[in-house]
Amino acid sequence: MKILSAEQIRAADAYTIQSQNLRSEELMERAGITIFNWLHQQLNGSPVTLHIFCGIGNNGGDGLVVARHLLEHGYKIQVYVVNYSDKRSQDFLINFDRLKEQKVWPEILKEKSPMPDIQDGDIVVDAIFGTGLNREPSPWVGRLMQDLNSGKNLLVSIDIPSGMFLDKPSDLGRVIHANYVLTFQHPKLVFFLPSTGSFCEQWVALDIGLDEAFINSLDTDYELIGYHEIRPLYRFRSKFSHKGTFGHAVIAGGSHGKIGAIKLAAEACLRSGSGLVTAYVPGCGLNPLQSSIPEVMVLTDGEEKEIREIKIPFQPTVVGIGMGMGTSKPSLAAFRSFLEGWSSPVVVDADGLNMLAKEKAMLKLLPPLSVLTPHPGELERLIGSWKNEFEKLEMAREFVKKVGCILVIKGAHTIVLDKEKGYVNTSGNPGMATAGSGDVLTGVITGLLAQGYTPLEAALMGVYVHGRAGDLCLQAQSMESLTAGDIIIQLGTAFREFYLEDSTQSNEEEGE
Ligand SMILES: NC(=O)C1=CN([C@@H]2O[C@H](COP(=O)(O)OP(=O)(O)OC[C@H]3O[C@@H](n4cnc5c(N)ncnc54)[C@H](O)[C@@H]3O)[C@@H](O)[C@H]2O)[C@@H](O)CC1
Ligand SMILES: Nc1ncnc2c1ncn2[C@@H]1O[C@H](COP(=O)(O)OP(=O)(O)O)[C@@H](O)[C@H]1O
Ligand SMILES: [K+]
Repeated sequence: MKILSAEQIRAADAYTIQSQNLRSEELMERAGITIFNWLHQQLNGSPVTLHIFCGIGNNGGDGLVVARHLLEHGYKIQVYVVNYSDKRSQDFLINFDRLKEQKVWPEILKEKSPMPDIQDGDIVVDAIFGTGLNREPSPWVGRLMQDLNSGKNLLVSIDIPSGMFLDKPSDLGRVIHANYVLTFQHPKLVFFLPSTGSFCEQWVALDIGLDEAFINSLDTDYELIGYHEIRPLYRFRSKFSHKGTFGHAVIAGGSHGKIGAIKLAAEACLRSGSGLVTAYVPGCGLNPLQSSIPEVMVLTDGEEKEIREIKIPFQPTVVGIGMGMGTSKPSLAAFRSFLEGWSSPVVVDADGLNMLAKEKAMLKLLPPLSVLTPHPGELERLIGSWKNEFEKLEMAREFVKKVGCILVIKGAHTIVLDKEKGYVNTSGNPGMATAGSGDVLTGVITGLLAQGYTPLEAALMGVYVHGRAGDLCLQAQSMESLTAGDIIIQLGTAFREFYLEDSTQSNEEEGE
């Protein structure tokens, strides 16, 4: 699903108004009714009081439409106009009048107005600012937002939490902390970034009939990735395939005390369908690996405790490298000379990334479209520190263009970047914040590359399947107990969902 910028949202609104021959207030009516219907479905006529805080623009206009429909359906409402400017929008005014016709006179809130009386358990609907926010809210509006945030009330934001910019950092002291964001048709990037995402606990994208053909024609910087985007990439196996059809992956790394990283990655690689898997480890890895995963072949470099040479006596399809490898000088030299002699894409993780960060000149040795899988700490070592999430993404995009790689920025919503765009993953859960889960991801991506998926496909499918397997773990256990090994076990079901026609999988229109 496409993630639109503020400008693209405005263009989609304008195009829809023109192509469907609507007045803009008709689109606002449709938007407001859609929000009302969602609320009505959840509340089912409950006698709870809803406090609707409206700004003076079109987001406020949406709030007024919602208020009118709530009233008509017998809900108890209190409506406020947060009067931060005199420039009320045309459609706001139309709906203000319509509400007054229903004998509702909203309370006008100004700088010195006292905070309205809201009882614990009442619901607050936030329609103060939408996508039209173009400067920080005034301090008094910020204080109002803080008061609303500190109440014991369910907070529902229309379109976006008020005070949040779509494409630049916001002053988070002046942003509504929404329990639900009811957004129009397509989610916004800020829902998925760590700093702003925590202000959007759950989001729902409601279809208001914006022109999808137009939206599909837009070239967006980001897309949201879930089951429906990944399934078409899945390749069914032909009846006459054999293990040679699915490639031979090498998983290289490990050091004394960190052979487990290779065990996890090699097993995940095998369980993701690589025909053959060889682990390349220092001597201390031989016995544990051979006894714990007999399907995996093991090569050692003669050194006992760390890798000092990488000589692979056959031509593997793909190499996943770096997990638990350490960053000592001899290991770094071995990594460098391996890259000098290697030309097909590699997957680089963990200490592989740390070595690239230590000696940035090695980045030039990376074969084109290699997949790099940093967590935020590794990313910072690679690209330098950033002031905010937007700068981070810009710097990461520059890096991708310069190095010619695919970058998998791991996190709650992992973002895969190639030179064209960013893909935001929707699967996964905080139970996956556990030792070794990244090693499993590297194994999965390497396994997919071994079978002939392109590097971008392997990164996208790998990230999705890894998160989905993590979600499946929760059907039988808890976030606390989830381990990286459990994710590997659930890979089977995660892949199997690709050939079930009627999967109940991942509804991208809702997220948490
Ligand atoms: N354009 C359309 O056809 C539709 C718009 N919709 C709603 O319209 C919203 C966007 O509406 P608007 O563009 O009117 O903008 P907002 O309602 O987000 O903001 C109100 C106005 O206040 C001004 N403003 C911005 N930041 C300010 C600040 N810090 N202090 C004081 N004034 C400030 C701006 O000039 C802006 O126009 C969307 O989020 C959505 O809720 C929906 O009704 C769907 C259809
Ligand atoms: N809160 C979360 N929600 C979803 N996925 C998460 C969350 N925290 C971590 N993950 C996933 O778990 C993995 C952690 O990787 P990493 O930090 O490299 O762990 P390790 O180094 O222990 O292997 C990543 O794929 C990341 O996206
Ligand atoms: K809002």
